[in-house]
Amino acid sequence: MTEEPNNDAGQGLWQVCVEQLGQDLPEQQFNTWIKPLTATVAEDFSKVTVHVANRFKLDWIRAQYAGRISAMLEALYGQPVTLELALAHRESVTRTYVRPPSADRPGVQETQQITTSAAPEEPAAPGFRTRLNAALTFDTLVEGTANRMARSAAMHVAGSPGHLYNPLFIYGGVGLGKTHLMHAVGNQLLADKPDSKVLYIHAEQFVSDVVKAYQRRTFDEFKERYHSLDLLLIDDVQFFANKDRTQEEFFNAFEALLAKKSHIVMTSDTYPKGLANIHERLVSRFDSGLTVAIEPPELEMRVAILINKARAENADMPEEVAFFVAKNVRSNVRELEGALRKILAYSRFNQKEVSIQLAREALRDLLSIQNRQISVENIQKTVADYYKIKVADMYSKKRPASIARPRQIAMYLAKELTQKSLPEIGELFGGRDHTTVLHAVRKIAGERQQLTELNQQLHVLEQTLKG
Ligand SMILES: Nc1ncnc2c1ncn2[C@@H]1O[C@H](COP(=O)(O)OP(=O)(O)OP(=O)(O)O)[C@@H](O)[C@H]1O
Repeated sequence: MTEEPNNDAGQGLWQVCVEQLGQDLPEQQFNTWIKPLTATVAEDFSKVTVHVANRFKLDWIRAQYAGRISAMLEALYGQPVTLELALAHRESVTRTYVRPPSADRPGVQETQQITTSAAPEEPAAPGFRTRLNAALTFDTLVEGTANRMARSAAMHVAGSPGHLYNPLFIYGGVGLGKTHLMHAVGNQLLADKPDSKVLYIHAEQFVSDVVKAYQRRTFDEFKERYHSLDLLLIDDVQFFANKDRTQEEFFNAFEALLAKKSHIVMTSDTYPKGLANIHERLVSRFDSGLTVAIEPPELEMRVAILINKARAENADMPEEVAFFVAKNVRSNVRELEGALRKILAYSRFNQKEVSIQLAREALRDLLSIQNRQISVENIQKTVADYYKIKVADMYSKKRPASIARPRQIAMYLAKELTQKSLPEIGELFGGRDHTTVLHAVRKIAGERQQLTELNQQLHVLEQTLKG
């Protein structure tokens, strides 16, 4: 297949696609994002490569418009068209995007392929170490409901630092991608503006730098180093607890950086007001920009992460196996990566293809622990205790909201935390139809995204059940 930049018919297809999008989208969005795009079209129209000016725009177009562009091309051409997004000047990042599945096209899966990935250039300032890990970029971070808001805010910061969301405070449990997101901001900024002074530092290292500056009386150098940054990325600020001198120095750095419109991104295991033993004036500074949570990844996101990570290792992970693993490893992405490593090592060692049976064998220790712990009965009892209703109400036909809602919550948790099918769950809830269970699962999953209180209750229940 060859691509012809001047292929007239191909350019015609692209032009019509752009015009149609111009009619569908608000004018400002169209002018900002779609109009400046150029494209090359394969001779047989099977692939359209859209050229985007920089990585920030590329990520944004992929997140916001790729599905729409792809669908439009397909509608115009009458057959699936592979859409590829590429950087206009540096041919370093290429992503392939196939239209996501929809009700009318259930067979088509979303695939995102990173064909090559760019290592951002080191900054121009000689001798300046960013401590960034070039592999942790927006491209390698799978997006899902759990991290959508944090990711979008982080992309915004990377695209125009020093403006909105300053400081950006990202919090969440272990292994959920906070550090990854932070590196992605730094890498993106350096890719766009290589002269920027960016520093990633773990809070413990910052403490150690303060101690050294104290011992060696080198506070001027310390200040020069930290106060001159364009972007400070500081990880796990809960480690500042009880470290008064560090907190004072951080406060000074914080004020200096904000005054010169440099950006600060922080992570922590809890939200600012939940931080213990940190001075109130610092806590209120932490909370003065945008505070955003990363939640544990939902099932589909866990599946996408597994498939992407397997692909990055040139391994094949069939979707059914990814679902099996994702259903069993739910807590965080680091554990998911651990499970994947075990499966791939097991597969290579035994020279067997990755299958559900192989995954079951590779993860047998992990699975036996989980299977012992979580059963539908266990979920029913835990939820009933939590909402102070009788366990028998889980099977009863009673409908008052005070009973029906906990029952729906228990059904949702049964679907999320066990391997049981919808009909099996229905059976265990007093012989209910599987459509009743499906309704409950969808309802609670949807409300969980909207209602903070419900989300917190579900977290508590999940933690209790996982022991
Ligand atoms: N959405 C995601 N897509 C792809 N990989 C992810 C995603 N989220 C996390 N990871 C990967 O999971 C691992 C753990 O993530 P990370 O270290 O960023 O977590 P964290 O929230 O900072 O955890 P901790 O609080 O323990 O430091 C990393 O290898 C990271 O690349």
